[in-house]
Amino acid sequence: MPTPPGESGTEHKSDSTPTNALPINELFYSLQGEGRLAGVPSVFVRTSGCNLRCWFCDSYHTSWEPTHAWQSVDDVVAEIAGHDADHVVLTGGEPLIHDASVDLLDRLDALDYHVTVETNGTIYRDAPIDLASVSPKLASSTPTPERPPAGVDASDGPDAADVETTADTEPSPDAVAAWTERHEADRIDLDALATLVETYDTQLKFVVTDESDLDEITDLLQNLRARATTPIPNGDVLLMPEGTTRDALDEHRNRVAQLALTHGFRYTPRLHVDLWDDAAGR
Ligand SMILES: C[S@@+](CC[C@H](N)C(=O)[O-])C[C@H]1O[C@@H](n2cnc3c(N)ncnc32)[C@H](O)[C@@H]1O
Ligand SMILES: Nc1nc2[nH]cc(C(=O)O)c2c(=O)[nH]1
Ligand code: SF4
Ligand SMILES: [Mg+2]
Repeated sequence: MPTPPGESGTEHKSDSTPTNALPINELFYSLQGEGRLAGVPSVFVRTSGCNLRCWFCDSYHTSWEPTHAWQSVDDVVAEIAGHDADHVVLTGGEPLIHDASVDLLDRLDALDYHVTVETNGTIYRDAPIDLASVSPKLASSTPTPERPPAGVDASDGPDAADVETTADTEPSPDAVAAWTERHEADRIDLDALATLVETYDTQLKFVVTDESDLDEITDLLQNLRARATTPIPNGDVLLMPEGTTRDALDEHRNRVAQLALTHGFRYTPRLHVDLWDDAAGR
């Protein structure tokens, strides 16, 4: 069943769950596909559970239908060390909803890993983060009955033919409607964004669905620049095409690249999708 509003989906630990543990959806070795470190071999740690519900979420099984096994931080560190890599990417779901993410980050810092945290920018935590890869969520990410999660068979939706069924269950219309409100209320927290930008080396990575997203990006940057005490150069602003398949990116990437050129922002590919399409664990 989908996680109701107010829950991240990972609250229920069993008695045997280690106290210092994370709900791990997957851990894999791949090339960083997004952002300024695209192409760098990295170990990815994907925690489960999210405080938002983007309709397009490419990690449906960490948000709409969270699945995971609880693993101690010790075990996660040991599994990372089993790969020959000096870069780690902590992602999710939303990794910063979990207290134990800070323990993991402390451990990786002591071992001298370069760690990128992929976050939606609604939560600030004080932790050793080498690159905060912040992806604030625009209005076009909000799920609605007409724009239900992309992991679900949207046979009633306008783009039904384009939506793949990847889940064996789907959120009810009521659950989607409840998340419309909660997602819209929570998706932007200017204080959290400003503190992240001030504290960490940060890239702002916006998922672009169409041209109308650019007005919101420009407004948000103006507000954030007014609030933050450190500068936010356009070079730290990256536009990323929405799409979980090579075919979807083929349709969108040139338009998004052109928008980056027009506005003086950077463009980031989704290298893993270009290389491996929608394969799991890449
Ligand atoms: C699954 S999220 C996990 C981290 C965090 N919750 C966040 O949203 O930044 C990882 C990255 O994938 C991006 N993403 C998710 N679904 C996408 C899609 N359909 N197309 C393009 N980017 C997507 C997010 O914006 C984020 O940059
Ligand atoms: N190769 C690869 N690069 C990525 N960069 C960010 C990812 C994410 O899901 O957060 C991701 C991912 O899932 N795979
Ligand atoms: S914030 Fe990230 S993990 Fe959460 S639903 Fe959106 S893309 Fe998925
Ligand atoms: Mg991904």
